[in-house]
Amino acid sequence: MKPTDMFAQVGSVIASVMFAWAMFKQYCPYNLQEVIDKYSKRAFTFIYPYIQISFNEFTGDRFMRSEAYSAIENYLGSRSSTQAKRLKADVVKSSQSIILSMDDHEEVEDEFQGVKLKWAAGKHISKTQSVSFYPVTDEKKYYRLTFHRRHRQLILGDYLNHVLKEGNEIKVRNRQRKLYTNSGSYWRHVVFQHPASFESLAMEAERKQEIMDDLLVFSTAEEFYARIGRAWKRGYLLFGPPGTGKSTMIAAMANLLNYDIYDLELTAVKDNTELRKLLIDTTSRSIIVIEDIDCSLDLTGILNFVDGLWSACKGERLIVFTTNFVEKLDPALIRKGRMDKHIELSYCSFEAFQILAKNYLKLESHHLFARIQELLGETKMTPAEVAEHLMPKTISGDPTVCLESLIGGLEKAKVDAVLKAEEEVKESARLKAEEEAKEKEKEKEKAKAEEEEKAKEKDSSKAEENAKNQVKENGFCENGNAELISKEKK
Ligand SMILES: Nc1ncnc2c1ncn2[C@@H]1O[C@H](COP(=O)(O)OP(=O)(O)OP(=O)(O)O)[C@@H](O)[C@H]1O
Ligand SMILES: [Mg+2]
Repeated sequence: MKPTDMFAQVGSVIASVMFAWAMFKQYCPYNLQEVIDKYSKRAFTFIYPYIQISFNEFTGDRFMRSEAYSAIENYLGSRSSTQAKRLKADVVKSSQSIILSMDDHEEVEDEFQGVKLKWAAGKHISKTQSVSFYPVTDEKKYYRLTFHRRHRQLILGDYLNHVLKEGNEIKVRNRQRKLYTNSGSYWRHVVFQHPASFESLAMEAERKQEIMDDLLVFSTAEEFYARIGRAWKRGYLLFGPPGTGKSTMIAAMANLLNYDIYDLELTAVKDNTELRKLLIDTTSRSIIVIEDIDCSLDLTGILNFVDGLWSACKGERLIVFTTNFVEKLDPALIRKGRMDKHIELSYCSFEAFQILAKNYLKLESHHLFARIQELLGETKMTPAEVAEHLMPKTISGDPTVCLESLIGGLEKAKVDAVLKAEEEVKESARLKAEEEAKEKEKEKEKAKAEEEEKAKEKDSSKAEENAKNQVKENGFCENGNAELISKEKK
């Protein structure tokens, strides 16, 4: 048979089948059609061993985007970019990164515990044309998962949970983070884009690692906290002199965990009700920051507020307090359970300086490092001051100029410290001398007063004596007069 004849025959068979199908649809009773449909589907599933699940983009009447759909979209993102031939791109994080997803009618494969499954993207074109207040889209997108029916248990249980969890985590990683500040009883936010990281934080490596581990363990310990019946919260107290990196560390914490920051200005909060409202409005995966607690409120006020804070916000939260004067705080306030981890940020050590030199000058070593190490051992300088010396000083960016500037600064700080110490000694000697002089003066005055008292006493006893004598003399006179009068009467 010639190929042209064969095509003609196939064509006529198809046309006949289609005609028969159209006639069947037209004239066969609806009930019979349903029965045939049902049994044909059963027969199909009997010979077709795969199960399909569709996840539609929109659910419900109000065009709510399905959370499962967007989680799957995120989950499939990386797989799509390596497997699919046609991809869709979207821009997130203020135009800084591109997120890829597979285009319609593309398929990607996935594997879970040795089981292979297939995801396909598709869309239904809706034929209904309704007039609605809400904008109507005719396209209804979906993802379809196909897997062998013998894996039903595994896929419907563990696998789908895994997809949703990972998808949501990717979503959180890709989201634009926010920095909130309170104004009245509302939060206002701006995009949070702080470049601080633990890597660039000038601090001893061991302590840094300990803090990072603590944070990471906390952020993944949901089950643990649920099991021991504790709210999933952790309080940190960062203390140290100004410019030692407390605020920088908070930004590094937020970047490490991908959390939002709520910067709570307590002095702007009117009352407890307002505070509670603000706290309830914070979202999970966030850090609530209260800076300079020593100057915000009186301590009993803070104590009540901290306990309220713990109970008012639910979900995963870090609460970070900062202060320049830890010794001013009531020990009851900073006890574990309220502020679980205390972190001291202090003056710049040589190890911290090396990190700054690496960040600012791209220097691992330099002949001036030895002198700097010596000076840092002898004097105190905050990382903020050290960093200021390491800022570019010349267009050529010569690091020696910066290091010399730092050495100059450290030497000056050392001299200043000596002068200050001398000044302090002098001042305290002066104060002591003043105190002693005052004491002497007081003693003198006291002695004088005592003398005066004595003199007064003496005078008064003398006066008393005189008075007595007088009385005696007068008494004699009066008696004499009485005698004279009685003599005259006689
Ligand atoms: N440990 C550090 N590592 C890296 N940079 C630091 C460090 N400490 C301070 N700096 C630099 O100094 C600047 C000021 O630091 P930061 O604002 O974090 O200090 P602070 O401890 O919060 O001070 P304050 O008590 O005044 O609020 C930062 O912008 C940062 O560049
Ligand atoms: Mg600060």
